Amino acid sequence: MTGAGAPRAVLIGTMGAGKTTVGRLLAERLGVGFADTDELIEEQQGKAVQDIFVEDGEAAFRALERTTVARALEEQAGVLSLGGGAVLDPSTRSLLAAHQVVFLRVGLAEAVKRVGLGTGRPLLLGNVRARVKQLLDERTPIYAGLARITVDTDGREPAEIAAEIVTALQGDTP
Ligand SMILES: Nc1ncnc2c1ncn2[C@@H]1O[C@H](COP(=O)(O)OP(=O)(O)OP(=O)(O)O)[C@@H](O)[C@H]1O
Ligand SMILES: O=C(O)C1=C[C@@H](O)[C@@H](O)[C@H](O)C1
Ligand SMILES: [Mg+2]
Repeated sequence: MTGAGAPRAVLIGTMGAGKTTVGRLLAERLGVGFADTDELIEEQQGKAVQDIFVEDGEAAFRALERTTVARALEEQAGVLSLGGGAVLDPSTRSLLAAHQVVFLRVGLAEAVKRVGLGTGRPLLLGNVRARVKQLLDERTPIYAGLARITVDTDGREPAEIAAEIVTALQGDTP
């Protein structure tokens, strides 16, 4: 993503909500740049998010995420997709109040299908369905509380979701 200024839209939601997939499509439709904070962290650190979790621990990842999100919210134009757990940080939540936050909502069955059973994500170790349910239960109120626009994604194609967000953004000025 290039250019300074606040992002046009910030996508939030749990793992498998489609933030990266839909965010990229949305940016194409809007004709703006796209960035994803997981990808920014991977570029900066030179290693995969999962490896940061395993080798350095979740707390270290969350600290990197906090600074990366804050910088991106200030500097990146276009569409910005956040990691699923970025909203757990209170300072990040405060920063998001000034932005057009889009919550991609996904149900449990669909989220489990999308994250896959063999991904080896550290946060999903054990019973994948039970862990995804726990994350959804804990985080859905946070996502919903931050959102200016909420879009259901179950059973819908990413392109259709992106088109709905374009329409919703037209009626929502910061
Ligand atoms: N609307 C959709 N319908 C079907 N599959 C989808 C949809 N959106 C995303 N997917 C698929 O689900 C998987 C997860 O999508 P994606 O990586 O975009 O999610 P995410 O919200 O960015 O997750 P994370 O928080 O882990 O980064 C991908 O394989 C993607 O192709
Ligand atoms: O939901 C989460 O806590 C996470 C989601 C991903 O985007 C990554 O940021 C990481 O796997 C943690
Ligand atoms: Mg993603």
